[in-house]
Amino acid sequence: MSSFSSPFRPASPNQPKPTLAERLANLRLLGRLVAQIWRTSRALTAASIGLRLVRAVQPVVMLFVGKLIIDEVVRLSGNPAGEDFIAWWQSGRLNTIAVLLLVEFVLVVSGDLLNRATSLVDTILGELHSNTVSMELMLHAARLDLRHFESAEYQDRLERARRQAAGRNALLSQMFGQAQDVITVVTLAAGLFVYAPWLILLLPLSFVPSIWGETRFNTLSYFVSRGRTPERRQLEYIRHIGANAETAKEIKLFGLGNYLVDRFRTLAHTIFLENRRLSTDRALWGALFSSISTLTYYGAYAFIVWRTVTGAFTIGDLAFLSGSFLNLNGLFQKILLGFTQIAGQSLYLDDLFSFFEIKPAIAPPENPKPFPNPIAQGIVFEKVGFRYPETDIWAIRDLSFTLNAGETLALVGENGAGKTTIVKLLTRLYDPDEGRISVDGVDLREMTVDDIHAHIGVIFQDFMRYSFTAADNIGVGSVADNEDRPRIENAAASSLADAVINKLPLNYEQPLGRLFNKGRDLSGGEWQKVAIARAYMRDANLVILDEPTAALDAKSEAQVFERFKTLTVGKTAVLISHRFSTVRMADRILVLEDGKILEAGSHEQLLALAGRYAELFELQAQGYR
Ligand SMILES: Nc1ncnc2c1ncn2[C@@H]1O[C@H](COP(=O)(O)OP(=O)(O)OP(=O)(O)O)[C@@H](O)[C@H]1O
Repeated sequence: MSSFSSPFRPASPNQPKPTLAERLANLRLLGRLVAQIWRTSRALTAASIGLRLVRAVQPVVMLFVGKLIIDEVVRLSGNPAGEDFIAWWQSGRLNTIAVLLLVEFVLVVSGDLLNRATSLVDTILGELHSNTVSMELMLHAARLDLRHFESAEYQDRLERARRQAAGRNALLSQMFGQAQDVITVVTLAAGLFVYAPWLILLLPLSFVPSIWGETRFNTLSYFVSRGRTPERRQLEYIRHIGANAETAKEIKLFGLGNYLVDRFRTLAHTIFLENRRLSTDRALWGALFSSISTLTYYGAYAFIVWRTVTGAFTIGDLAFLSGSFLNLNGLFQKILLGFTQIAGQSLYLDDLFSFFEIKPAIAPPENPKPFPNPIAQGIVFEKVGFRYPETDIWAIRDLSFTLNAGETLALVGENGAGKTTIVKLLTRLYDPDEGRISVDGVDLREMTVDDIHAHIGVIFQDFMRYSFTAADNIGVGSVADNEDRPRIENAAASSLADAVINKLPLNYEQPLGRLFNKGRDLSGGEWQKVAIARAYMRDANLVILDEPTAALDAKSEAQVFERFKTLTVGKTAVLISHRFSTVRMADRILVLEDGKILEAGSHEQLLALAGRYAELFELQAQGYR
């Protein structure tokens, strides 16, 4: 499974952790994130950056104005002019302080406005971005192969990527905030440097231990979280089946409520213990490091106080310097922690972007040939062999047969004989490991998957029950014709779904399923008729029904297939059914066993052969006598 490899992505917590270099290399993903954000909305991204630039220089300006105010107050109080405000004002001695107070006021008000504007822009941008990522994820997932969806590892990765789609918005604000803080630090440090250069040297002492701690705990929690993806998916699954309309019946009747809660509790408890230990360690170390940082600050403060007492600094300088130092100390920590957090987050980004890097294994040919339309000769399986990924057993092997153009072929055989597998190969959901499948002599591998699918109408036994309206449930069979009501009604008539839909209060506009408001559930057989209508939506010249009729009553199934026979005249068709009354309608029948053809022929020929088919037919017929 080469498509699952990544520079470093241990699947379990026991595998090696990334080195610092690898983690830094991962920072390149931030570039991809910014590009994605920029694509989402250029105007909002630019606004967010611009607002932050203005906010960045505000702290130093505020502190400096504060210093000027204090110095002015000290100056004025050293030379008082009585208690009469009018006299003070008229003397003009309050002019400077009044201007300074006004400037400070404007700074505070604009600071607040800028803060609100930035968070507004970030919120809107974040939501847009999260929608963009979700859509890109769905589009990419739709392009991947069925084998990906049938693999637990892929589903783990999809789950992790999906979590990132919504969870990484904070990263955007954090990155931009980081740039803002860096500018603020530069301006504050410049001010501090002018007065007391060596104070800057004290700063690292206060933040280095915290940084170390944070980096360590961020990495640890990422690996705990990623190592637990399978368990988290299981938890999600238990939560889902525990409270769900589809499962409620069986859960109640089997009394599975407590059983599921117990399973949930056991699983959740393991994860809880791990997280609790991590959080406790983080809190304890965090407390220690923050005490070190406070101690450094007060050391510097004591020194500035001493220099002020001895007259080297003014009171205003004292306020400015201690304010700058405090701000710088906090900002340095914030920036460095921000960097480690961003580096930590970029590990998660890897989950998202590496998902986009999974390439479909079923590659399109360089110069694709068109799917023969109409099929003139037929479809040929030549010594086809196939094993499902990660299994050693051949689901089918050495399988050769021809499906002639215009013929209806039935596949019969016991459970697991390989019937559905043949359909999956025929529709190129998988490519065979051995042999070839060709349509009118052209190998399926020489055509694009989209082209193949466009010419085949197929309904599987585990067809979808969309919680959409009845019309949309049929319309999805050919999305291009989703609005074509006559066509939808025609398809419904062909599959006998029309009678079902006409009984519904809202007819074709009736939402189906129990998920949403006004939704109406259908019986199993009724759902099947609706699903089969989907196959009739497209003008396919190969129609496949893989046992979607199992829930139909005997009369309905007979009617559905009679229709099927009439409607597929001249078309090539494959049908899979366990009911011999249906199977016998086919022009030819293949009897499969363990992925091989045991017998082939028409119903009459197979009965005359007195082999397995005759035996199974007799068995079923006896049941009805
Ligand atoms: N996704 C899968 N991964 C691994 N093995 C699979 C997968 N799907 C089917 N198989 C195996 O491949 C073999 C053929 O399965 P297939 O679904 O083709 O049988 P079938 O004849 O359609 O059976 P049924 O009548 O029960 O629908 C079985 O042994 C089955 O266990």
